[in-house]
Order: sequence, then structure tokens, then C-alpha cells
Amino acid sequence: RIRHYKWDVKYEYKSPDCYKKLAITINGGTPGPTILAQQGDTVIVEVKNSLMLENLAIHWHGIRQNGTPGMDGTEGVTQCPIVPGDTFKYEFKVDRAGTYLYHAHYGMQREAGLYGSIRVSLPDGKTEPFAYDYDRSIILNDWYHKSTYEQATGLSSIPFVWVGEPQSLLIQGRGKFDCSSTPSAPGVCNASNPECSPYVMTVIPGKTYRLRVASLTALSSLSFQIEGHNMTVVEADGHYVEPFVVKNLFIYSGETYSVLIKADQDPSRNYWMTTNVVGRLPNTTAGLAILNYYPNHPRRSPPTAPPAGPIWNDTAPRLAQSQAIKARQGFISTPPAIPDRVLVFLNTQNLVNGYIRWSINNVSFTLPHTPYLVALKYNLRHVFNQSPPPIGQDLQNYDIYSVAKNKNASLSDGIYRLQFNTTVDIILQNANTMTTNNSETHPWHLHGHDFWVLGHGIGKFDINNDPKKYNLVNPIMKNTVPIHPYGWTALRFKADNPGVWLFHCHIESHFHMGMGVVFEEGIEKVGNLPSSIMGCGETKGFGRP
Ligand SMILES: O=C1O[C@H]([C@@H](O)CO)C(O)=C1O
Repeated sequence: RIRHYKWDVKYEYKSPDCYKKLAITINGGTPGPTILAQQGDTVIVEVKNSLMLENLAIHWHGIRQNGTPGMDGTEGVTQCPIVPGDTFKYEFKVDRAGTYLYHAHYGMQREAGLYGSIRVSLPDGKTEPFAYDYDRSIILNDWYHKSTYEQATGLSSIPFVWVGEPQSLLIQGRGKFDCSSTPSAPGVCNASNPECSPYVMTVIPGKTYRLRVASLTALSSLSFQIEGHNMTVVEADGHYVEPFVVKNLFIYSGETYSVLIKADQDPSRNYWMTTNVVGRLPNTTAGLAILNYYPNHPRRSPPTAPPAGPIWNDTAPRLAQSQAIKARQGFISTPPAIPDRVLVFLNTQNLVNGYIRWSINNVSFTLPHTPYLVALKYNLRHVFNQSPPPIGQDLQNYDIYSVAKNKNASLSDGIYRLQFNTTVDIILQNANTMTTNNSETHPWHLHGHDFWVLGHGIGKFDINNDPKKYNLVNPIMKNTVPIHPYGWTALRFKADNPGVWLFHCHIESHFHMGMGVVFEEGIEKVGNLPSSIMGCGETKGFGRP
């Protein structure tokens, strides 16, 4: 089956948290429409860029794009941007049931509101290995009042201007900024604007709900909680999880989970659904939505105060959740026993010519003007640095608990070229930032693949002993995974998807500041590329008959 969508993308004044600002909408809304498809379907999305002054690209997060690497929607990597006025046709297969996302992948545009859900159902006749009565989706987000331009400019300036903590937290596109906290021109902040009334999820007492929870925050790591209700985690990034019960679900930007909730509490009232910032000193009030027990009035506030979030700087329960996520019995895909190649990626905050940047092995990433996919396919060698970035870092002699002795790093748009079909291990090693006694959380997202999560730990990775503790029995597969403060995360994937794929920190400002790498594999197996992805940089004239 073909699922055909036509989207018009533009700027509109919106007040998702009661504060009026320009947001990017799809067909008038943020979040945009949910894409509903069945495993094996072809999704076609015709995107018209009506932003007037700004380029655009849309990434289909978690969709592997096997055979369609030019449809990944990553500006600078797989395509030229869609220029204002143009319509771009994305066409790809959804080959696996599960919960996925889409969002802008041009500059820091995602945080202006261009995002939504993709829900892929099982083929006819197949059923999920867990029972539920109803299926619901929500996206969690954080929200800034400054434009992406102001933020990106501050991050790229001397002196550096940090984006700071978000002004509010949104649940399914709705939040509540305290209008009395800042003097604003009349009409800018209006607490009774219906656009910022809380999201309401209505449940029927006694029924079980599958709630698909996703995070697309620009910065924040979140704890999600439903007052008085436990959640059973059953899916992560499109893979079945060996069920486990949580009170708080920790969720990082780019991740999706399905949780089962039973509406088994006192049915005479409503309950709070909350999000709280964790991992950074919070300066944002909790995100609130209402779990409405039918037939109570959906706008009736719960009679209790919203539950407090967990302690923001307690890493232990977050590490514990990361380690608890295992593949479900009966749905285990076992990784190859040994890797062909191991890449150690030391994550550091650095200076490049006085600018604050993030680096992997002391190299801070920049995007070339000509997309890699086209450059590699047509052998345009001069458009990006042909020397690969460092393949490892001597961790032995690096103190991850201190500010680096030499803070300087360099910029490069060089890439890692992987041999097709080989097994690659990546060790993400966290470290101290340029601030004493500070290490941050980074959610890493890989395009074009799912990887096995072999292990998480705190401290310096021990190349001789930690691999012996890898979970090779029932590791979960994911496309996004956090590294915790001062911690490490080990992943394994097969380089079996011909194309060029970004692997990056999903925090908007961190990727803008260079926190990413690019992998190429099997470029010789990539078929003809659509001319629609070309037209910029050195690709002008390519793809024309
Ligand atoms: O990239 C970042 O920069 C700031 C800070 O480290 C420098 O001001 C911060 O908290 C980040 O996550």
C-alpha cells in the first residue's frame, strides 16, 4: 500500500505554552500530522517549503532507508536543502512495525516545532506479544522563546551565548509558561489562550492503554510520570522490550518507548501526567497534561499537587533504566560475537579558534556544502576532507574527570569509511566539559541502522575487561542511546546499509557545535540517486539527463 501525504510547511504565530512566537507548522499544526502506515507500506510525503526565507529538510527518524539512502532527509549528508518555494517528494518503505518520528534536519529548525510521529502497525494477521485495548501517542518536547536564528548565532559567536534552559516543557505540543514571570507586550503571553490548555488523554476505567511516548527535546533529558500509575515498558525505538515496570520513565531526545498503563485507580477523579528535566540543573517548570478518567470532565484539575520529579543529578536510576532495557524473549536478535573494527569516541567540549565546540577524539564536525552521498557517488573528492578523523583515542592517558589539559580541537568534515557488511563497535566515552566537575548527558542517534546496546557504565571504559561484560545474550536494538555523565556506552552494528549516515548527539545545540560523525558504507552499491536531492554546491548539473 501507498500512504500519500501532502504537507505545507510554514511559519505561523503559535502559543503552545501561552507565549506567542513564530513556530514552524505542517498543514497548520505543531506537532505535525501523525503518519500511520503498516509494515511494508511505501510512504510518500510531498513537502512544500513555504517558509519563504529558509531552507528545509525532513528526516524520518528510525526508518532505515534501506535502498533509499537519498531519502534520509539529512541536509548536507544525504541531500541538498529544499529551497523556499520548492516541493520535495520523499518516498521510502517502512519495513518494520514500531514507533518512529520525523523532524526537521536543517540547522536547528527542529526546535521551531517541525516534528511529529510515525506509527507503523504489524502486517495483517500478526499480533503484538502484549495485550492492550487502545493505542495512543504523545511527543514530549522542550520549548524556547528565542528563534533558532538567535540561538544558533549565539552558539557560533565570541563571546559564546549559551541557549540556556528551555522556557517550558511541552506534552504533545502543549505547555504552560508563567506569563506573570516576565513582563511582555500585551497579547504576547496569554494564560487563557486555548492553544496552551493542557493535553488531555481520556481513559475508560479498567482498560489498558499502550502509550507511545517519544522525546524530541532540543536539550533536556526528561523524566515522564503518570500520577498513581505504574508503566510497563514494552517497546523501545521499534523493538520489543522484555517488560519491566517503572514509576518514572527516563527519556532522552530521539528515543521512543511504548508503555502499558492500566486505568485501575480511583475513577472519580483525574490524574497528572508530568515531565521534569533531569541531568541538568532545572530552571523550567514541569510539563503537565491530564489523564482524564471518563466520564469526569476533561478539564477538571486533579485534586492533588503534581508529583515531584526525581532528583535531577542522581545518575544512578537513569543508568539503572538504561541497563534494564533488554530484548524481549522470542524476539531476540543476537549480535555477531566479535567486531571487525572498534572505534572509541571520546566526547569532549573544546575550543576551536576560541569558539566553544564539541568534539569526538578532538575533531569537531562541520557539514560540507555538497552532500556526502552525492559527492561520494560521483567521486567529487575535493568537496570534503579526504583524511578520516582519528579512529581512537588513548583513553589510558586521558583524565575524564578533569577539564582537558589542552582544550583546543580542530574542525573537520572528514568521514569514517566502513567496509561493507563488517561489524563495527563504537565505544562512546563521556568526559568532563570545560566547566570543573561537570559532565553532561548526550543522546546519540544513528541514521540508517539499529545498533545493539552492549553495555553502559560509569567511569573510564576498560578495553581489556569491560567487553567481557557485554550483553551478547539479549541486547536491545535501538537507534538512539544516551551516554550518562562521566559514563560510557558500547554499541555494535552491521555496516550493511549502502549509503552515508550521520551519527550525532541529538541535542540541537550540541550537533550545531560539532558533536557528530559520518559513516560511509557500500557506496558502490548505491543505485542511481534522485536528482531532487541535488542542485547545491558541486552537485549543480548532476542528475540531469
Ligand atoms: O554546550 C554547552 O555549553 C554550555 C556550557 O558548557 C558553556 O556555557 C552547556 O551547558 C552546554 O551543554
